[in-house]
Amino acid sequence: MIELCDASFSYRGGAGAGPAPEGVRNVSLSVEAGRCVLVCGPSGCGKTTVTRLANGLAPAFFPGDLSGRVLVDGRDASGLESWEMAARVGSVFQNPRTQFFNVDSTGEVAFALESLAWPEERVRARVRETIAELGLEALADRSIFELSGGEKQRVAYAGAWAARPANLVLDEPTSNLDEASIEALAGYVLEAKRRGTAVLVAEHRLWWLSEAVDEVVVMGEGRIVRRFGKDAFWALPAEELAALGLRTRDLSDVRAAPRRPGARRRAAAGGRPVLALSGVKAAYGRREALGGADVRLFAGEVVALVGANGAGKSTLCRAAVGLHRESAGAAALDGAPAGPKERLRAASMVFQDVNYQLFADSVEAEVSFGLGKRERPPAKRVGEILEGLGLAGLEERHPATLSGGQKQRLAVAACVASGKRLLVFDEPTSGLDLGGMRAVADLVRRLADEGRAVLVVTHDLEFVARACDRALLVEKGRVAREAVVEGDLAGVRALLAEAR
Ligand SMILES: Nc1ncnc2c1ncn2[C@@H]1O[C@H](COP(=O)(O)OP(=O)(O)OP(=O)(O)O)[C@@H](O)[C@H]1O
Ligand SMILES: Nc1ncnc2c1ncn2[C@@H]1O[C@H](COP(=O)(O)OP(=O)(O)OP(=O)(O)O)[C@@H](O)[C@H]1O
Repeated sequence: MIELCDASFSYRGGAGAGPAPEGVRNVSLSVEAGRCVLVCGPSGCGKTTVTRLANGLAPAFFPGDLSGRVLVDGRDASGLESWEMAARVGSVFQNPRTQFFNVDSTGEVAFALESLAWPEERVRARVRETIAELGLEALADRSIFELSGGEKQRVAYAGAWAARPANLVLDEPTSNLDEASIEALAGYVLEAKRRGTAVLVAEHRLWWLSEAVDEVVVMGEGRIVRRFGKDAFWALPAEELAALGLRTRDLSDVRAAPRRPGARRRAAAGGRPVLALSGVKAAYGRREALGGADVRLFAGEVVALVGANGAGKSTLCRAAVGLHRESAGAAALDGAPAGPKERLRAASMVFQDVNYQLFADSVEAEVSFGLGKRERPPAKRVGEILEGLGLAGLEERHPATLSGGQKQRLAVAACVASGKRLLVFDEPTSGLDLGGMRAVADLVRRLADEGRAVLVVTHDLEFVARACDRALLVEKGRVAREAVVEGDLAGVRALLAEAR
C-alpha cells in the first residue's frame, strides 16, 4: 500500500519560471492492495514527481525538500533503506534506460531478486518464470545497450515484476511500446491487481487502463485538481477529458485536417524525392536490423514509420540521416547519390531518447546548440519556436531539470531551428499530453507545408491522424507496405494489425 499524506516536494535548485516549479504541493492519495490509481494531467504538472515520492527516489536521488508524509506498507518511506524500498516497490521509470543496473537483460530481471539475497537457484527459476510469463524469450541474454526502445521498456517491466513486489509504480510505461505490448501490459496490471498488488500509474494515454483503473487523480500545476472513481471518470464527455490534457485515442483529427493532396500527387506522378533509399541493409555486428529497406520521401509530406517493437524503425531513421552506415543499398538526395556524410549535413534528427541530445546549459541555448553562427535562428524565431511548443517561460532552465515531456518538446524545437530540409523524428510524441502531441503534430505539419520532407517513427495513432500523409509499415527490417492516411484510418489500422 502506498500513501501520500499532504506531501509537498520542491526540487533543490529547480526553482524557476514555468508550471509547478516546485515539484508538487499538498498531494494526498492512497493506493490500497489490489487497486490501481492513475495519476494524470498535463506535461510538467507533477506526475513523475508523485511516482518519485512513492518509490523514494525523491528525495533519495533527486534532492529536495519534502514535507508531509509518504508511507509504503504503513512504514515511513524516509526510514526505509534503499534495498527495503526496492523490495516493497517495483518501479518502471519514464525513461527505462536510466533504471538499468546491469548490462544484460537477464541480469536486469534478476537484479531485484539478487538485492533481496535470494539463493541463486531460486533467482534462476524466478527469472525463467518471469521471462516466460512476459514472453521475453527473444530478449533474454541480450546487452541492454543493444535493445530497441520498446524492448528496453519491456525488460524494465520484467525487472520490476520479477520479485512480485506488493507495490508497482509505473511512470508512462507504454511510451515506447507497440500495440501488442500495450495490450499485454494491460493484462499484467490486471493480474498484478488480482494478486493483491497496489499499482500506481502516471500516464497521458488512458485507453489501455480502462479495465484496470479504480481511481483517477488529475493534477495541474503541482496539485491535485480533481479526483474520480472509475465509473464517474469514464462517464466524462470526450471534450472534458481533452480539456484535462488526456489522450483518449480520439482520431477525429484526421477528418478535421484534410490531407494536403499536393505531396501525394507528386509522389504518384513519380516526381523526384528529397530522399530515396533503395535496398538499404544495415546490421549491428552480426545482427541484421535492416534487410533491404526502400523509402521515397517527397518535399511537403510527413511520412510515418510504423511497426512492431524491434522491427527496425529507429535503425532505418539513423541510416537515412547517415548516422548508421548501411552495408548495402543506395541512397540519394534530390535524385543525386548521397553518402552518409552528405545526408548528415542535409538532415536533422530527434532521437527516441532525447537525453542523448540535450547538451546546452539552458533551454534557450539548446535551441541553437551546434549550429554555426550563420545557421543560428534570430532570437525572435527561437522565441516563436519555444512558444509554439509550450516552452515559453522556461528559457533559463537547465534542460536536465525539465520534465520528460518538456525535454521531448525541447529536442523537437532544436531540430526545427536547424532549418534543414530533411527532418527525422523518432517517436516525438511518446509521453506527451494531448496539448503537447497536437503542438508537435501541427508544427511538423507546418514544416512540411513549407516544403520540407519529414519522416517520423511513431506508435501514436492520434499523431498519425493529425499530421501524416502516408504510413509505411516496417517489418523485419524492410518496408513491407504502405497506406495513405485518410478517413477513419482504416488503411493505417490494417497495417498495424498486420504488424502483430
Ligand atoms: N530534476 C528536477 N529538477 C528540478 N525541477 C524538476 C526536476 N524534475 C522535474 N522538475 C520540475 O517539476 C515539475 C513537475 O515535473 P514532473 O516531471 O513531475 O512532471 P510530469 O507531470 O511528470 O511531466 P511530463 O508529463 O512532461 O513527464 C516541472 O515543472 C518540472 O520542470
Ligand atoms: N545498438 C544495437 N546493437 C545491436 N542490436 C540492436 C541495437 N539497436 C537495436 N538493435 C536491434 O535491431 C533491431 C531493430 O531495432 P530498432 O531500434 O531499429 O527497432 P524499432 O523498430 O525502432 O523498435 P522500437 O519500436 O522498440 O523503438 C532490434 O532487433 C534490436 O534489438
